[in-house]
Amino acid sequence: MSAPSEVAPDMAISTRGLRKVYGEIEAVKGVDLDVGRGEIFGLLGPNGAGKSTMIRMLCTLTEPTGGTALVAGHDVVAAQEEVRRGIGLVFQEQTLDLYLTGWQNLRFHADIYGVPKGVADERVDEALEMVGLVEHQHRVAGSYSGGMRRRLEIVRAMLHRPAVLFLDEPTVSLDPQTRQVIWEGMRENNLRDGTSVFMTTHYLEEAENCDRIAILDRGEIVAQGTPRELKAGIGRDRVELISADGAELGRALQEEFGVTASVEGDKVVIHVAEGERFLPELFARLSTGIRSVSVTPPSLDDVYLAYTGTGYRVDGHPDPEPEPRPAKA
Ligand SMILES: Nc1ncnc2c1ncn2[C@@H]1O[C@H](COP(=O)(O)OP(=O)(O)OP(=O)(O)O)[C@@H](O)[C@H]1O
Repeated sequence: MSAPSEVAPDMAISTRGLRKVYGEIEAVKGVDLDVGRGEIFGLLGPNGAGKSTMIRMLCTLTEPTGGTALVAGHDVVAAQEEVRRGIGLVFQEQTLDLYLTGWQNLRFHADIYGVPKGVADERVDEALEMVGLVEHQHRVAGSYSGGMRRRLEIVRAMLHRPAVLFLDEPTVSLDPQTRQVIWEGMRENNLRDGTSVFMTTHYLEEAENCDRIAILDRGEIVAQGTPRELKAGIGRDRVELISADGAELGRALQEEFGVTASVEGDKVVIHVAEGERFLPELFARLSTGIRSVSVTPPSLDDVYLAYTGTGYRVDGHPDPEPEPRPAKA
C-alpha cells in the first residue's frame, strides 16, 4: 500500500518523509505513516531500528531532520504546544514521583494538565479502580512493585483524555496478569474516548492485540497492515517436526526439498506453502526418525522473521546479530 503524498490532518498521526539524522546515523529514513483516530497501532522492530526516535519526534521531544508529521491534527514542529496538550506519554524509563502516594501522583498530573477541578477527583478514583490500585492509593509510589508503578503511569497518561497515547514498550518485563490489566485499561479508554494508541513492543503476542502494526527495520517501514493481513501475506505454513536427529533431518530437508530448516535440538521448523499437502510427500521421501509433526498457519513471529531476518526470543529480546533482510517480494 503506498501512502498518499500529503499529510492527512484527519488522522491521529500522519507523517510524510519523516526523517532523523544523528551525526553519521540516519535513524529514521523518510517514513510515511498514517494512524487512524481510535486505532491501536503497534510499531515493531529490532533494537536500534528507530522506534524510540519515531516516538520522540511525534511527541515533540526531538525535532525531525526532515519531512512532516501531524499528531492530533497539529504539526510537531510548528505547533508543539498543541501537540503536547493532545497526547499522553509513557516511556521506558519510570517517571513517577516516588515520594508521593499513588493518589497524589495522579492528582498532581490532573492539575498540571488542566483537568477541570470538578472532575479531577472522580477521574483519579476511576483510574485507580481501572488498574486495581484503590487499596494501595495512599502508599508512596516508591513502595510499589514494578508492575504497580507501570499501571499507575499508564492511567496517569490517560487522565487528561489525550487524543493520542504514546507508549514506548509499556509492558516490558511485566508479568502476564499485569500486562492484561494494562491492556484492559487501554482498551477501556480507547472505547470510551476514542483514544488512539501508538505503542512500540517487543512482545509479538501483544502486537496481535493491535488493530494495525508496522515493522520498522533500519529506519524504514518494511511492512504494515493488520496482524491478519501480514500473516496472510506470508503465504507459507509453519511445519514443526520432532526428530531423533534434528540436524540430520534439517540436512535431509535441504537436500530433498531445498527448504532451509531452523534446528534446535530435536526440533526442526520449516516454512512451506500448503503444509498439509506437503506432509505426505515428506513421509514418502524421508525416513529420518520423525516422531511428531504439527502444521500451523504463519505467526506474527514468522512475519517478523521474514521482514527483518531476525527472530524474537522468548524473553522478548531480539537476536543480537540480524542477518541481511531478504529482498521484498
Ligand atoms: N540521541 C542520539 N544520539 C545519537 N544516536 C542516537 C540517538 N538516539 C538514537 N540514536 C541512534 O539511532 C538509532 C535508532 O535508535 P532508537 O533508539 O530509535 O532505536 P529503537 O528501535 O528504539 O531501539 P530499542 O528497541 O533498542 O529501544 C540507533 O542507531 C541509535 O544508536
